[in-house]
Amino acid sequence: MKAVHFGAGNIGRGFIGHMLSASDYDVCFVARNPKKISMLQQRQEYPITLANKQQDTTIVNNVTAINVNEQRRVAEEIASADLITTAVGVSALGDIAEPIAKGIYLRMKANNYNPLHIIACENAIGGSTRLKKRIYPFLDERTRAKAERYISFPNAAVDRIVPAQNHEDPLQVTVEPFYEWVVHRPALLDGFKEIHGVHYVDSLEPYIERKMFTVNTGHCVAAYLGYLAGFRTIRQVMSNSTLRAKVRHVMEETGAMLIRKHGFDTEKHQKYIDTILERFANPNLTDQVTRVARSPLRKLSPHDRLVRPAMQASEFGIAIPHLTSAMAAAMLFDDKRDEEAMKMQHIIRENGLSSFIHDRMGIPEEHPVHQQVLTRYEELQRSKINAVLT
Ligand SMILES: NC(=O)C1=CN([C@@H]2O[C@H](COP(=O)(O)OP(=O)(O)OC[C@H]3O[C@@H](n4cnc5c(N)ncnc54)[C@H](O)[C@@H]3O)[C@@H](O)[C@H]2O)C=CC1
Ligand SMILES: O=P(O)(O)OC[C@H]1O[C@](O)(CO)[C@@H](O)[C@@H]1O
Repeated sequence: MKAVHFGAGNIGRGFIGHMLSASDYDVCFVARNPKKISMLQQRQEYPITLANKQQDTTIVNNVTAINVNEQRRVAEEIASADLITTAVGVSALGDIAEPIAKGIYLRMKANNYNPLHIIACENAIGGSTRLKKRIYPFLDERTRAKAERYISFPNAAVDRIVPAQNHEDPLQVTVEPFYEWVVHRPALLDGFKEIHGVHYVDSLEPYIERKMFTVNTGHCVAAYLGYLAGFRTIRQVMSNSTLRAKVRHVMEETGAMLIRKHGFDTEKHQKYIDTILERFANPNLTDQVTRVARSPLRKLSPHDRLVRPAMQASEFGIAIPHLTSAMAAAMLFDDKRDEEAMKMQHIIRENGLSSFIHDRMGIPEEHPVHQQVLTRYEELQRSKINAVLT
């Protein structure tokens, strides 16, 4: 069976490529970095190291790569693939839509009616559905009708912390031992080759919301608070008891919403939070605050890890003082190397806070969360480090 994976980055190599190869898929990465592409073509394998005490290392094999700009080759790979996965970043899904559409066209022209599954492995709710919406405009009506029958886009949740890499071997990737990949089972077509270790579920929403609004919310909160307090790594943030408690409080606020909405067992959810705090604090993993905080406009958008749980909690009447503080901290993220951070600061300067909260975060002025975020922003801005560390 053949899998085509877009994005040979941290999650691509450190999680998805590994899982697919271990399930006997031949994996072809569609990538951008010429050096990595040529190394993958030559070696057809790479090492993956677990961030545990022993630094256990295994070899991922049966892999190769092609350049995303080689349009004909990419289309040919898609035309004969059984599975397409992506880990390019949700904002880049639009960039890979046309190459995928060209492959689908070629596939249908060649009368290949074997089932094809396309799974976006991004930090987003409904990532595969979003990708489908980007691909379809590039298909003619006939190909689209065939795609509706033979191609499915199961949504998924992926969870594994894979920081930026710093190895002599550019292909080597260090990953945390924990992983969870959940796929929406009803979207699977007959003939799908199961991926070992994936959890197939009938209803994805509780899983993706639990993951996004606990792991991703907590992680970015650690990053935004840590940034204001002057820390460099997530491990340093988690070693500070005040900040660790603040991260926990935010996860407890989103947790109260998740328990209410999805009926999770309170005790089990508390344990889930504890496990995640331990994962963030992993002494064998070095993860930069700026990586986890990256792209604040996306992270503050209406359906992402901060605003969406805040609005849902508010609907249930759950108080969210820590979450609104964290949202304010995110709005103060001003790392010069982060394009979105710079754009956000420009928008706030030009249009003002209130309009940013309304236009970019989708929180109407009359909504109580709007005022809470404003107030917390002003407090934090007055005394950045003091307000964060007390
Ligand atoms: N790193 C992590 O811990 C986790 C990341 N994710 C998600 O996985 C996705 C990827 O994240 P990372 O691997 O951390 O980022 P990354 O930056 O390491 O990898 C992204 C890769 O996609 C490639 N890419 C971008 N546009 C492309 C295009 N048009 N064609 C081909 N390749 C393209 C980049 O060159 C890069 O190698 C994101 O959506 C992220 O939210 C999800 C869970 C955990
Ligand atoms: O990839 P994003 O959405 O920018 O989030 C930053 C990082 O924090 C995490 O969400 C938490 O593990 C990772 O999945 C991710 O790489």
